[in-house]
Amino acid sequence: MMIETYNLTKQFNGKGGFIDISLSIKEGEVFSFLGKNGAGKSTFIRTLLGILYPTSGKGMMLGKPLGDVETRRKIGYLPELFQYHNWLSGYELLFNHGLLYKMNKKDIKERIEVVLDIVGLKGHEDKKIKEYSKGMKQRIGLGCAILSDPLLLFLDEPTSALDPLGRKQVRDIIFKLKHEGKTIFLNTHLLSEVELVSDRVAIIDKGRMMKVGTMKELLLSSVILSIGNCNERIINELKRFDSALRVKGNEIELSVENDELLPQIAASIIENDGLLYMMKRKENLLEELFIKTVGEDGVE
Ligand SMILES: Nc1ncnc2c1ncn2[C@@H]1O[C@H](COP(=O)(O)OP(=O)(O)OP(=O)(O)O)[C@@H](O)[C@H]1O
Repeated sequence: MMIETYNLTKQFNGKGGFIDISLSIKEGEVFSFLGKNGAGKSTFIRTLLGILYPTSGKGMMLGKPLGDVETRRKIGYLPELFQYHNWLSGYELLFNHGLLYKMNKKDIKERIEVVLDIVGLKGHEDKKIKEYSKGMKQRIGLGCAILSDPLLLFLDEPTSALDPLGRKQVRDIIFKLKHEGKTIFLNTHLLSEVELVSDRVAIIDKGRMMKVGTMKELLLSSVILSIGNCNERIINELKRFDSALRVKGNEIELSVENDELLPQIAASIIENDGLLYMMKRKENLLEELFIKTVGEDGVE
Protein backbone atom coordinates (compact mmCIF):
# COMPACT_ATOMS: atom_id res chain seq x y z
CA MET A 1 0.00 0.00 0.00
CA MET A 2 1.19 3.51 -0.75
CA ILE A 3 -0.86 5.13 2.01
CA GLU A 4 -2.60 3.60 5.01
CA THR A 5 -4.27 5.48 7.81
CA TYR A 6 -6.01 4.11 10.89
CA ASN A 7 -8.38 6.46 12.71
CA LEU A 8 -6.01 9.29 11.93
CA THR A 9 -7.03 12.60 13.54
CA LYS A 10 -5.52 16.07 13.52
CA GLN A 11 -7.26 18.88 15.34
CA PHE A 12 -6.15 22.29 16.51
CA ASN A 13 -7.08 22.69 20.18
CA GLY A 14 -9.98 20.31 19.67
CA LYS A 15 -11.22 22.15 16.55
CA GLY A 16 -10.91 22.08 12.74
CA GLY A 17 -8.62 19.64 10.93
CA PHE A 18 -9.96 16.12 10.32
CA ILE A 19 -11.25 13.30 12.50
CA ASP A 20 -10.93 9.52 12.46
CA ILE A 21 -9.92 8.94 8.87
CA SER A 22 -9.08 5.36 7.92
CA LEU A 23 -8.20 4.57 4.35
CA SER A 24 -5.73 2.76 2.16
CA ILE A 25 -4.50 3.77 -1.26
CA LYS A 26 -2.74 1.33 -3.51
CA GLU A 27 -0.04 1.83 -6.11
CA GLY A 28 -1.12 3.47 -9.36
CA GLU A 29 -4.38 4.88 -7.99
CA VAL A 30 -5.59 8.42 -8.55
CA PHE A 31 -7.42 9.13 -5.31
CA SER A 32 -9.34 12.36 -4.87
CA PHE A 33 -10.40 14.10 -1.70
CA LEU A 34 -13.42 16.18 -2.43
CA GLY A 35 -14.75 18.70 0.04
CA LYS A 36 -15.81 22.29 0.58
CA ASN A 37 -13.39 24.98 1.72
CA GLY A 38 -12.29 24.23 5.25
CA ALA A 39 -13.37 20.56 5.09
CA GLY A 40 -9.93 19.37 6.24
CA LYS A 41 -8.33 18.36 2.94
CA SER A 42 -5.05 20.30 3.22
CA THR A 43 -4.64 19.38 6.88
CA PHE A 44 -4.89 15.71 5.89
CA ILE A 45 -2.15 16.00 3.26
CA ARG A 46 0.06 18.03 5.59
CA THR A 47 -0.34 15.40 8.30
CA LEU A 48 0.52 12.56 5.90
CA LEU A 49 3.61 14.48 4.83
CA GLY A 50 4.76 14.88 8.42
CA ILE A 51 4.41 18.69 8.32
CA LEU A 52 1.76 18.40 11.05
CA TYR A 53 1.84 15.89 13.88
CA PRO A 54 -1.36 13.82 14.27
CA THR A 55 -3.49 14.28 17.38
CA SER A 56 -4.28 10.55 17.43
CA GLY A 57 -4.43 7.49 15.21
CA LYS A 58 -1.74 6.08 12.99
CA GLY A 59 -0.58 6.30 9.40
CA MET A 60 1.96 4.73 7.07
CA MET A 61 3.31 5.86 3.72
CA LEU A 62 5.28 3.53 1.46
CA GLY A 63 5.29 1.11 4.38
CA LYS A 64 6.98 3.57 6.78
CA PRO A 65 5.47 5.59 9.65
CA LEU A 66 4.38 9.15 8.83
CA GLY A 67 7.19 11.69 9.04
CA ASP A 68 9.94 9.28 7.89
CA VAL A 69 12.60 11.45 6.21
CA GLU A 70 13.76 8.89 3.63
CA THR A 71 10.16 8.31 2.53
CA ARG A 72 9.66 12.05 2.11
CA ARG A 73 12.31 12.04 -0.66
CA LYS A 74 10.21 9.57 -2.66
CA ILE A 75 7.18 11.81 -2.54
CA GLY A 76 6.26 14.83 -4.62
CA TYR A 77 4.08 17.62 -3.26
CA LEU A 78 2.43 20.55 -4.93
CA PRO A 79 1.11 22.67 -2.05
CA GLU A 80 -1.99 24.81 -2.35
CA LEU A 81 -0.97 28.42 -3.05
CA PHE A 82 2.56 27.39 -3.94
CA GLN A 83 4.94 30.31 -3.38
CA TYR A 84 6.87 30.97 -6.58
CA HIS A 85 10.29 32.57 -6.56
CA ASN A 86 9.42 35.18 -9.15
CA TRP A 87 12.98 36.38 -9.71
CA LEU A 88 14.18 32.91 -10.80
CA SER A 89 13.80 31.42 -14.26
CA GLY A 90 11.78 28.21 -14.61
CA TYR A 91 15.03 26.32 -15.08
CA GLU A 92 16.60 27.79 -11.94
CA LEU A 93 13.52 27.02 -9.88
CA LEU A 94 13.61 23.38 -10.97
CA PHE A 95 17.36 23.17 -10.42
CA ASN A 96 17.11 24.55 -6.87
CA HIS A 97 14.29 22.18 -6.15
CA GLY A 98 16.49 19.26 -7.23
CA LEU A 99 19.21 20.43 -4.84
CA LEU A 100 16.66 20.52 -2.01
CA TYR A 101 15.85 16.90 -2.81
CA LYS A 102 19.60 16.20 -2.60
CA MET A 103 19.73 14.97 -6.20
CA ASN A 104 23.14 15.18 -7.92
CA LYS A 105 23.62 17.95 -10.51
CA LYS A 106 23.91 15.61 -13.50
CA ASP A 107 20.64 13.86 -12.58
CA ILE A 108 18.93 17.20 -12.02
CA LYS A 109 19.92 18.43 -15.49
CA GLU A 110 18.74 15.22 -17.17
CA ARG A 111 15.52 15.16 -15.23
CA ILE A 112 14.74 18.84 -15.95
CA GLU A 113 14.64 18.05 -19.69
CA VAL A 114 12.13 15.22 -19.08
CA VAL A 115 10.03 17.30 -16.72
CA LEU A 116 9.87 20.34 -19.03
CA ASP A 117 8.53 18.02 -21.67
CA ILE A 118 5.90 16.51 -19.36
CA VAL A 119 4.62 19.88 -18.15
CA GLY A 120 4.78 21.46 -21.61
CA LEU A 121 7.23 24.25 -20.74
CA LYS A 122 10.07 23.44 -23.14
CA GLY A 123 11.26 26.69 -24.65
CA HIS A 124 9.98 28.70 -21.66
CA GLU A 125 12.52 27.49 -19.09
CA ASP A 126 14.75 30.58 -19.36
CA LYS A 127 11.93 33.07 -18.78
CA LYS A 128 11.57 34.51 -15.29
CA ILE A 129 8.66 33.04 -13.31
CA LYS A 130 7.20 36.54 -12.97
CA GLU A 131 6.63 36.48 -16.75
CA TYR A 132 4.71 33.17 -16.55
CA SER A 133 0.90 33.04 -16.77
CA LYS A 134 -0.98 31.48 -13.83
CA GLY A 135 -1.29 28.23 -15.79
CA MET A 136 2.44 28.16 -16.53
CA LYS A 137 3.18 28.85 -12.85
CA GLN A 138 1.01 25.96 -11.82
CA ARG A 139 2.73 23.73 -14.38
CA ILE A 140 6.22 24.69 -13.18
CA GLY A 141 4.97 23.95 -9.64
CA LEU A 142 3.93 20.52 -10.89
CA GLY A 143 7.35 20.21 -12.51
CA CYS A 144 8.96 20.75 -9.09
CA ALA A 145 6.66 18.14 -7.57
CA ILE A 146 7.65 15.48 -10.11
CA LEU A 147 11.33 16.42 -10.52
CA SER A 148 12.61 13.65 -8.26
CA ASP A 149 10.45 11.14 -10.18
CA PRO A 150 8.40 10.37 -7.06
CA LEU A 151 6.33 7.22 -6.64
CA LEU A 152 3.62 9.13 -4.86
CA LEU A 153 2.41 12.60 -5.66
CA PHE A 154 0.25 14.96 -3.58
CA LEU A 155 -1.50 17.72 -5.48
CA ASP A 156 -3.39 20.20 -3.33
CA GLU A 157 -5.97 22.08 -5.41
CA PRO A 158 -3.77 22.02 -8.53
CA THR A 159 -6.35 23.58 -10.84
CA SER A 160 -8.67 25.72 -8.76
CA ALA A 161 -7.08 29.04 -9.79
CA LEU A 162 -6.93 28.19 -13.49
CA ASP A 163 -9.14 28.92 -16.48
CA PRO A 164 -10.67 25.97 -18.39
CA LEU A 165 -7.68 25.67 -20.74
CA GLY A 166 -5.19 25.78 -17.86
CA ARG A 167 -7.25 23.15 -16.06
CA LYS A 168 -7.23 20.90 -19.08
CA GLN A 169 -3.46 21.23 -19.41
CA VAL A 170 -2.93 20.27 -15.77
CA ARG A 171 -5.45 17.45 -16.10
CA ASP A 172 -3.61 16.10 -19.14
CA ILE A 173 -0.40 16.07 -17.10
CA ILE A 174 -2.19 14.13 -14.36
CA PHE A 175 -3.31 11.58 -16.98
CA LYS A 176 0.27 11.28 -18.27
CA LEU A 177 1.57 10.67 -14.74
CA LYS A 178 -1.18 8.15 -14.06
CA HIS A 179 -0.25 6.39 -17.27
CA GLU A 180 3.34 6.17 -15.99
CA GLY A 181 1.97 4.32 -12.95
CA LYS A 182 2.31 7.11 -10.40
CA THR A 183 0.03 7.13 -7.39
CA ILE A 184 -1.68 10.49 -7.09
CA PHE A 185 -3.52 11.98 -4.15
CA LEU A 186 -5.55 14.92 -5.31
CA ASN A 187 -7.32 17.51 -3.18
CA THR A 188 -9.96 19.49 -4.94
CA HIS A 189 -13.35 21.09 -4.67
CA LEU A 190 -13.90 20.91 -8.42
CA LEU A 191 -16.38 18.16 -9.12
CA SER A 192 -15.69 18.01 -12.84
CA GLU A 193 -12.01 17.43 -12.11
CA VAL A 194 -12.77 14.51 -9.88
CA GLU A 195 -15.10 12.84 -12.35
CA LEU A 196 -12.53 13.02 -15.09
CA VAL A 197 -9.35 11.83 -13.42
CA SER A 198 -10.08 9.77 -10.31
CA ASP A 199 -10.12 6.05 -9.75
CA ARG A 200 -11.56 6.55 -6.27
CA VAL A 201 -13.07 9.48 -4.47
CA ALA A 202 -13.66 10.34 -0.85
CA ILE A 203 -16.06 13.07 0.17
CA ILE A 204 -14.92 14.85 3.30
CA ASP A 205 -17.07 17.25 5.28
CA LYS A 206 -16.30 19.06 8.55
CA GLY A 207 -13.21 16.88 8.91
CA ARG A 208 -15.05 13.57 8.58
CA MET A 209 -14.93 11.18 5.67
CA MET A 210 -18.54 10.78 4.58
CA LYS A 211 -18.20 8.54 1.54
CA VAL A 212 -15.48 6.65 -0.27
CA GLY A 213 -15.55 4.50 -3.37
CA THR A 214 -15.03 4.28 -7.09
CA MET A 215 -17.09 6.59 -9.23
CA LYS A 216 -19.17 3.57 -10.24
CA GLU A 217 -19.84 2.61 -6.63
CA LEU A 218 -20.68 6.15 -5.58
CA LEU A 219 -22.80 6.96 -8.58
CA LEU A 220 -24.78 3.76 -8.83
CA SER A 221 -26.96 4.51 -11.80
CA SER A 222 -30.71 4.14 -11.60
CA VAL A 223 -33.48 2.98 -13.87
CA ILE A 224 -36.91 4.51 -13.97
CA LEU A 225 -39.75 2.10 -14.62
CA SER A 226 -43.26 3.01 -15.63
CA ILE A 227 -45.56 0.17 -14.63
CA GLY A 228 -49.25 -0.32 -15.26
CA ASN A 229 -51.21 -2.55 -12.90
CA CYS A 230 -48.51 -2.12 -10.26
CA ASN A 231 -49.12 -4.19 -7.11
CA GLU A 232 -47.50 -5.11 -3.77
CA ARG A 233 -45.98 -8.30 -5.21
CA ILE A 234 -44.15 -6.32 -7.89
CA ILE A 235 -42.83 -3.81 -5.37
CA ASN A 236 -41.61 -6.61 -3.09
CA GLU A 237 -39.93 -8.35 -6.02
CA LEU A 238 -38.21 -5.10 -7.06
CA LYS A 239 -37.00 -4.54 -3.52
CA ARG A 240 -34.77 -7.57 -4.05
CA PHE A 241 -32.81 -5.39 -6.50
CA ASP A 242 -32.88 -2.21 -4.43
CA SER A 243 -34.41 -2.24 -0.98
CA ALA A 244 -34.46 1.59 -0.96
CA LEU A 245 -36.37 2.01 -4.24
CA ARG A 246 -38.45 5.15 -4.71
CA VAL A 247 -42.14 4.95 -5.79
CA LYS A 248 -43.87 7.97 -7.35
CA GLY A 249 -47.33 7.05 -8.67
CA ASN A 250 -46.81 4.58 -11.50
CA GLU A 251 -43.12 5.34 -11.68
CA ILE A 252 -40.50 3.47 -9.71
CA GLU A 253 -36.85 4.46 -9.53
CA LEU A 254 -34.31 1.91 -8.41
CA SER A 255 -30.53 1.77 -8.29
CA VAL A 256 -28.97 -1.08 -10.26
CA GLU A 257 -25.40 -2.29 -10.10
CA ASN A 258 -25.15 -3.48 -13.69
CA ASP A 259 -27.09 -3.77 -16.92
CA GLU A 260 -27.27 -7.56 -16.68
CA LEU A 261 -29.96 -7.15 -14.02
CA LEU A 262 -32.30 -5.28 -16.38
CA PRO A 263 -33.89 -8.37 -18.06
CA GLN A 264 -34.46 -9.92 -14.60
CA ILE A 265 -36.16 -6.74 -13.46
CA ALA A 266 -38.40 -6.74 -16.52
CA ALA A 267 -39.24 -10.44 -16.02
CA SER A 268 -40.16 -9.97 -12.36
CA ILE A 269 -42.65 -7.25 -13.34
CA ILE A 270 -44.24 -9.25 -16.14
CA GLU A 271 -44.44 -12.48 -14.09
CA ASN A 272 -46.41 -10.59 -11.46
CA ASP A 273 -48.96 -9.30 -14.00
CA GLY A 274 -47.45 -5.83 -14.30
CA LEU A 275 -47.44 -3.91 -17.60
CA LEU A 276 -43.98 -2.52 -18.28
CA TYR A 277 -44.54 0.67 -20.31
CA MET A 278 -41.07 2.14 -19.95
CA MET A 279 -37.59 1.34 -18.64
CA LYS A 280 -35.23 4.31 -18.79
CA ARG A 281 -31.68 4.81 -17.52
CA LYS A 282 -30.88 7.78 -15.30
CA GLU A 283 -27.23 8.66 -14.78
CA ASN A 284 -26.60 10.04 -11.30
CA LEU A 285 -24.35 13.04 -11.06
CA LEU A 286 -21.49 13.55 -8.67
CA GLU A 287 -22.84 17.03 -7.99
CA GLU A 288 -26.13 15.57 -6.70
CA LEU A 289 -24.27 13.12 -4.49
CA PHE A 290 -21.94 15.85 -3.22
CA ILE A 291 -24.80 18.20 -2.33
CA LYS A 292 -26.73 15.37 -0.66
CA THR A 293 -23.62 14.49 1.35
CA VAL A 294 -22.36 17.89 2.47
CA GLY A 295 -25.46 20.09 2.27
CA GLU A 296 -26.14 23.08 0.06
CA ASP A 297 -24.37 25.87 1.97
CA GLY A 298 -21.19 27.10 0.35
CA VAL A 299 -21.09 24.56 -2.50
CA GLU A 300 -18.65 25.65 -5.23
N1 LIG B 1 -2.87 25.76 11.66
C1 LIG B 1 -4.17 25.77 11.96
N2 LIG B 1 -4.61 26.24 13.14
C2 LIG B 1 -5.94 26.23 13.46
N3 LIG B 1 -6.91 25.77 12.64
C3 LIG B 1 -6.52 25.31 11.45
C4 LIG B 1 -5.15 25.27 11.03
N4 LIG B 1 -5.07 24.73 9.77
C5 LIG B 1 -6.35 24.45 9.43
N5 LIG B 1 -7.22 24.78 10.42
C6 LIG B 1 -8.68 24.60 10.40
O1 LIG B 1 -8.96 23.25 10.05
C7 LIG B 1 -10.07 23.17 9.17
C8 LIG B 1 -9.66 22.46 7.90
O2 LIG B 1 -8.76 23.31 7.15
P1 LIG B 1 -8.09 22.82 5.79
O3 LIG B 1 -7.19 23.91 5.34
O4 LIG B 1 -7.49 21.48 6.02
O5 LIG B 1 -9.35 22.69 4.84
P2 LIG B 1 -9.39 22.46 3.25
O6 LIG B 1 -10.44 21.42 3.05
O7 LIG B 1 -8.03 22.20 2.74
O8 LIG B 1 -9.92 23.85 2.76
P3 LIG B 1 -9.59 24.68 1.41
O9 LIG B 1 -10.35 24.01 0.31
O10 LIG B 1 -10.11 26.01 1.74
O11 LIG B 1 -8.11 24.64 1.24
C9 LIG B 1 -10.54 24.61 8.97
O12 LIG B 1 -11.59 24.86 9.87
C10 LIG B 1 -9.33 25.45 9.30
O13 LIG B 1 -9.70 26.70 9.81
